[in-house]
Amino acid sequence: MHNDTERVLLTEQEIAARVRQLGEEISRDYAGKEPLVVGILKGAVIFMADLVRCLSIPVRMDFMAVSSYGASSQSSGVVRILKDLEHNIGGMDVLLVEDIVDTGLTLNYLRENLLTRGPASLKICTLLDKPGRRRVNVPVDYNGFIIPDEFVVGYGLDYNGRYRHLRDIMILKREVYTAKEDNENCPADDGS
Ligand SMILES: O=P(O)(O)OC[C@H]1O[C@H](OP(=O)(O)OP(=O)(O)O)[C@H](O)[C@@H]1O
Ligand code: HPA
Ligand SMILES: [Mg+2]
Repeated sequence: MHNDTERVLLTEQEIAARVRQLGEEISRDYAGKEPLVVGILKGAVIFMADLVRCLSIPVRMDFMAVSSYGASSQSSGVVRILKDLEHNIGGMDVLLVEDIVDTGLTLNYLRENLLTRGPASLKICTLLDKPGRRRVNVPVDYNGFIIPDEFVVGYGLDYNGRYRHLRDIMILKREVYTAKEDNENCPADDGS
């Protein structure tokens, strides 16, 4: 276990088993179709890489990059598109793949944005759902795990760009982010 983490929430093995189940369910639902699987960078990249290899249907892949957390454990509330899709999704079956739905602001923004482009269908798959901090409701079609209101890292999830490579999903020690964020919220002591 990493020093900055409190405890393991989901082991590599638990994640792999659930990703396999999700893959089977998605393959059944999309039988006869060839959906465009859209991963949301960077958090979803590891989940998406595992998920598409558990599918028994053909898919195409594309990515969008958005950011709302920056270097914080709190959403800024403003979602920015850093990279858009390369596909024109008009008439396509689109499956959005996310690592986590927390406040719901990111997925809500993406869903509304993608719906204006006229896909044949749009479904959402998230590995983690943290309902305790939801600010806007988003319909999720496939959900891996419901998790408690803790800041988690690993398996693609980061804090300030770190910990994404960890194989398990772990709860980050509060002191790792509170010390830093408390400092940043303090008024500067030089009077400026
Ligand atoms: O439901 P929400 O409160 O909006 O939070 C979920 C989003 O926040 C994280 O992304 P982040 O903006 O940190 O970018 P990243 O994927 O590059 O880490 C995470 O990967 C989700 O995309
Ligand atoms: O718990 C989290 N961990 C990492 N990134 C996140 N983005 C929203 N919630 C989280
Ligand atoms: Mg992040």
